[in-house]
Amino acid sequence: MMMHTTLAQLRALKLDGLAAGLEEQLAQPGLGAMSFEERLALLIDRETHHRSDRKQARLLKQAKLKYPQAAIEDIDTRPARGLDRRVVMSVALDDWVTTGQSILISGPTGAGKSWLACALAQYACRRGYSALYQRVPRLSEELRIRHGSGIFGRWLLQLAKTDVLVLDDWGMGDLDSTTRSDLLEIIDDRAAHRATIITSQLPIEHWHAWIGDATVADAILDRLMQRHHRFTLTGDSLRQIKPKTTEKEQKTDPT
Ligand SMILES: Nc1ncnc2c1ncn2[C@@H]1O[C@H](COP(=O)(O)OP(=O)(O)OP(=O)(O)O)[C@@H](O)[C@H]1O
Repeated sequence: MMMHTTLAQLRALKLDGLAAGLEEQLAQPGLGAMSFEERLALLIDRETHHRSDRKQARLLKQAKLKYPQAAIEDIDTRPARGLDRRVVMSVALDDWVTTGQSILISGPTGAGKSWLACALAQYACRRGYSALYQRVPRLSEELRIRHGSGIFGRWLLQLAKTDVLVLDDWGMGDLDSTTRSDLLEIIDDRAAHRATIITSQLPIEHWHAWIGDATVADAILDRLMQRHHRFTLTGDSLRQIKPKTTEKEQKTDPT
């Protein structure tokens, strides 16, 4: 009965990890062999992990990644893709987030640019950083709505605090002058202290022309290039590649 009250109190205090750990300890027959300090250390450890898992889940949900399941551990580095696993891993494990670096990913359609961007952002979330995925072709519409409803400033502030911003499909369609200057605001707020990942079918050498206004283009690209990593993906679209058949499927396939 006493434990029942204690468990309810722990849950009311939102110490769910500790409560679950305590329940597990009570169900273990060998409990008496452990000292009070050992049991307490295990309970605190359980609560710490529970909080970190909850934080990760919240960060991932808020990131709204196109491919939330993309994980750097699963990156396909077949030679035709132009990706070196060691380089990807060294970037992912490096301090690119805290030092506000840019990761610029280019390559043809279906090469896996968005997937790679999401995998890097997902890993950042797993390390406790916040992220947000945004498709650039949708940006002008979203900016128009935010300007219209008077929340643009607040949104900009929120964006500036986000550790990793993924700008997907950069270089598609035309940029109007409002979006162009808003993009400069967004990138200027991040320069040198918040990380940005950009994916584009357009080779980086063409970005200046796509932005259109030479002064704004210089300003945006100068900020993005300050400290950056480039990945140039190659090969056929992964959308056309059939999933590998399993050994069992091959054996049972009558053709
Ligand atoms: N490493 C990977 N492992 C598993 N699937 C992948 C991987 N990379 C890409 N894919 C799959 O390949 C397809 C295309 O990937 P993605 O959307 O990232 O391409 P893209 O280069 O961004 O294309 P586009 O330029 O047309 O937007 C998706 O279905 C994605 O799930």
